[in-house]
Amino acid sequence: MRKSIVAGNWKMNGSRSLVNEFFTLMDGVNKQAVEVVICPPACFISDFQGVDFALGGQTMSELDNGAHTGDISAEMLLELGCRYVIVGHSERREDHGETNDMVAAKAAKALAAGLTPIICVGESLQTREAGELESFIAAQLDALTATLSASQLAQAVIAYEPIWAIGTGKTASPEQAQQVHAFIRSHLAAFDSNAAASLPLLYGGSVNSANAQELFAQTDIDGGLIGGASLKVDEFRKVCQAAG
Ligand SMILES: O=C[C@H](O)COP(=O)(O)O
Repeated sequence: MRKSIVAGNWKMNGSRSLVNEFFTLMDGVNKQAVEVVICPPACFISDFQGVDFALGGQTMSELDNGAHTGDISAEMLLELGCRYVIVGHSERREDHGETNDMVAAKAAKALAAGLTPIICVGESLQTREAGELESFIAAQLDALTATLSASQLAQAVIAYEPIWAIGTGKTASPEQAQQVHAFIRSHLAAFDSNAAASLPLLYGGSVNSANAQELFAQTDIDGGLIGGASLKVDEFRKVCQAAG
């Protein structure tokens, strides 16, 4: 039985007063049934001390330390109380030129340090319309399997986020999302069938309280990576309840 996970990615949003609103997030959420994670901007992570959900970084360096202005290391995230870290979000790939190999290196570093990476993959509309969806995602996954061992992969989480559905209000239909999730699982099975069967696959892209239940009910969808809807505590609570 795979773990259900709902992770909220605040991106470059939020404030200390928003953090305070989230201390009631888990009221009415079944903690046994769903693992809830909040990934706020790094400067707010320590303000969440004492919450009853998990915390994650939005990115991290593949390096240990040194002269890398603005970067944050796995050890630093751990010291702030994080258990998760998002790596390879399409916004990081686009804004900061993160390549498939860099994303794989970050995932490997996170796992070695004891963080669970939520590794993002997903295609643009142009790639989908060109009929290259599967080869594009396969290349993203192949970089991971070239770097991670099967046992490392089994400890990771993968989030499928079609770029055209992020922040656009255009959600992939449950069938479209399920189809890609099944592809991801079968592609990874060629590398290691146990890891492929056990790792949680999250869907991200305009998930909200109205569409979460149907998406999360799909066979290969084990929860979500939520952007906009994770910024309102009542709305995000409903999304978490839909997974548990
Ligand atoms: O990390 C979260 C995703 O990019 C989804 O964002 P969204 O829910 O605002 O579409």
